[in-house]
Amino acid sequence: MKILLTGSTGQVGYELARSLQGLGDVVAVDRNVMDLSNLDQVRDVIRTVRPQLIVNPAAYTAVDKAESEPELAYRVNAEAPGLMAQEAKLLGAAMVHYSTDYVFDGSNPEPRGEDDVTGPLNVYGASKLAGEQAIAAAGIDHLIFRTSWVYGMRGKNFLLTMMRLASEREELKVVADQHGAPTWSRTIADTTALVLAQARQGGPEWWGQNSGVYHLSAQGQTTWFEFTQAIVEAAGLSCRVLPIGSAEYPTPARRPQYSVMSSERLVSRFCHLPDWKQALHLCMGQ
Ligand SMILES: NC(=O)C1=CN([C@@H]2O[C@H](COP(=O)(O)OP(=O)(O)OC[C@H]3O[C@@H](n4cnc5c(N)ncnc54)[C@H](OP(=O)(O)O)[C@@H]3O)[C@@H](O)[C@H]2O)C=CC1
Ligand SMILES: Cc1cn([C@H]2C[C@H](O)[C@@H](COP(=O)(O)OP(=O)(O)O[C@H]3O[C@@H](C)C(=O)[C@@H](O)[C@H]3O)O2)c(=O)[nH]c1=O
Ligand SMILES: [Mg+2]
Repeated sequence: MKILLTGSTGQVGYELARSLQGLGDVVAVDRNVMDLSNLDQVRDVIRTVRPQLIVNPAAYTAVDKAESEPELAYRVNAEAPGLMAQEAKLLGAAMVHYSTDYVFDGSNPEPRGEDDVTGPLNVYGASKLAGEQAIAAAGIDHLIFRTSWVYGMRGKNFLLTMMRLASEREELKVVADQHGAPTWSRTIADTTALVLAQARQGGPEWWGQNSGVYHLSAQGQTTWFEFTQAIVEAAGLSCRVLPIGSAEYPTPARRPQYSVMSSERLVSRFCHLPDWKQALHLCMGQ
């Protein structure tokens, strides 16, 4: 199987480049080869590569910056994935795509299911939701994995930011009123590969039965404040971590207060997902 993998320089894309190896011939492209803000280039690359599967972890992920660059965020997160899906349809290919807990408004403190009502609070979340809808509308075989609070030992993420800040400062103030599930980039990639291996085993009916949206986050829940405490402790750093309210940490983009997602659909159909703290310790080499 020929697999076109985008965003191979990103957190999830980097891990996918390894995890997908056993599944087929992976053609990994980065921004230099396929810039998602250039729709003609997206079409040309797909028509040249002619994949049987497109795996698209590339995205505009700068949540605050998106507020002042909505057009670019929508082009990369919605129009480009929509075009990929249309091209996949012409090729008879399937598509794997990633989305976010920020499609939810976070107003009630109950884990969200895949069919629960969405209501993004910021441009990033809205652009990601539009991407999901564009893929679903194309009517192709697809998997959309909504994940959350992605971290890993490389790339730009909250874990590395907090390790740096905690080593520079004596005290960190971190919001304690936003709840979610930090998810290791490797968990996302390995789970994707496992599900795709099941798809391969499942034969022609598999996609018809299993296409759709799945929540793919580590189990359990926490806050950015508690996540930071766990990071600082696991790293053996001595920085004090203090809880604050979101109002004390103003940002251009609004963020949901409670965006925990239930991964029950994925777990019951496909495979186990680790607890967020266990995965954090594994990631940090403990
Ligand atoms: N990061 C997070 O906390 C979360 C992410 N997600 C979703 O998971 C998926 C993977 O995210 P993650 O790996 O963490 O993201 P990263 O920010 O780590 O990586 C994003 C990737 O997209 C690429 N990219 C951005 N803009 C373009 C463009 N115009 N053309 C081509 N490539 C581009 C980046 O390339 P370059 O290196 O050149 O910038 C990079 O490879 C995304 O769909 C994201 O929305 C969901 C929940 C949480
Ligand atoms: C650096 C820092 C951040 N914060 C707050 C700001 C914010 O409310 C919260 C999270 O910070 P960040 O801006 O790093 O996280 P953010 O970019 O909002 O992370 C999101 O990224 C996108 C791509 C997703 O899809 C989401 O699932 C989620 O992971 O922590 C503090 O309270 N203290 C600090 O020192
Ligand atoms: Mg961010």
